[in-house]
Amino acid sequence: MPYQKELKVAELAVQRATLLTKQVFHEKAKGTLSKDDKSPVTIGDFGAQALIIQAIRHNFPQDEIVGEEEASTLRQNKDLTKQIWSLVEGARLDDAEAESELGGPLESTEQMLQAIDAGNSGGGAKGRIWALDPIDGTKGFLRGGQYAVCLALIEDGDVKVGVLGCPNLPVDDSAPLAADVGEHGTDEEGKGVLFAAVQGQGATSRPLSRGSLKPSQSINMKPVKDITDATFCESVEAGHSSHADQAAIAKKLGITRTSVRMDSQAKYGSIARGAGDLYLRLPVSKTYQEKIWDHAAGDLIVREAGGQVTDAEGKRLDFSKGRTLAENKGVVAAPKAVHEQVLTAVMEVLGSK
Ligand SMILES: Nc1ncnc2c1ncn2[C@@H]1O[C@H](COP(=O)(O)O)[C@@H](OP(=O)(O)O)[C@H]1O
Ligand SMILES: [Mg+2]
Ligand SMILES: [Mg+2]
Ligand SMILES: [Mg+2]
Repeated sequence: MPYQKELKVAELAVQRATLLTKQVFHEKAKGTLSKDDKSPVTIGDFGAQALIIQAIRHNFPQDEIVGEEEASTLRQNKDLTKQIWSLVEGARLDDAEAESELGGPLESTEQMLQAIDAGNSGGGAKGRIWALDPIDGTKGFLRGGQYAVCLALIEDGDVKVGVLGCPNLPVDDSAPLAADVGEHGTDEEGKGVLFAAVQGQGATSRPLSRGSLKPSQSINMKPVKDITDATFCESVEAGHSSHADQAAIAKKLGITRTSVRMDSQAKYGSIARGAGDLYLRLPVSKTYQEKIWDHAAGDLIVREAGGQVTDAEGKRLDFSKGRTLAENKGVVAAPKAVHEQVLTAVMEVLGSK
């Protein structure tokens, strides 16, 4: 079967990075910086990006990487660099074979900074490009909510492999989505899930572990018999998607349940496993371009679990346009059988604005 090595490396690398992020999640001080666009980044984001890029470069040295973070501000901040280095040094899977598969450890802070900066590919329509979001939902991570470590392999513009590590989601795929799943995130023992998909091979989940990969099971979206019973997921942050438009769409569909708000691509994972049904992300800003690393893994996992993912105009998400989804506006993810019905409601609401 194709992409088995890519899948294994991606799952192990994401799992190892979650060991690092979990450690920071419990710290009061998360070494937060504010980026040029005013969004936050923490030592957890930087450390996870370094670890994952090291593993990709070791196994697939020819591939390009589009990573969210870059190290320029760190180079002037020796203190933070030291903190990240100690996290990176300490993040080891409890399994020698898995560690050796990921490849030799980073050997110096300079190597670590270079690894972070190796996520600088411009993306595009040709070749093998990894899209990496070392912590998606950084605001949720800081608030104590949901977050995800996200990695996808895009080949000639098409997502081939997608992996999401969600340390604060329940392991049980069949557990209904708790209304407060997006708040009070804990990663206590027994929590944490790793979602994965390969194009044409279906989607899986498995419990996160501290060592080798645990056994996986296949996941599927839940059939929606009656759309009025559907549970829809949306971002916590009102600045990232329009809560008002999403509420109007839900109303149009006759949905009565209140939305489940959570940060990160944990939303894609949650609907792919059938815990929720729909994910709506309607743009708030006319100029914002969604980033490929915020969607690539989730898009494939949902589609491989029986879903359809488009933007608000019904176009498939196009990962071939560079670092952003330049041609897409928003996200509408739903089981295949009801996607058109949901999209119709989306267009009616947006059209009447
Ligand atoms: N104006 C905006 N519209 C849509 N998404 C935005 C946005 N500003 C930031 N984002 C993205 O929203 C992501 C989080 O999504 P969500 O709200 O679903 O958790 C962020 O990822 P990071 O947390 O990795 O920076 C960031 O890339
Ligand atoms: Mg960010
Ligand atoms: Mg993100
Ligand atoms: Mg991020």
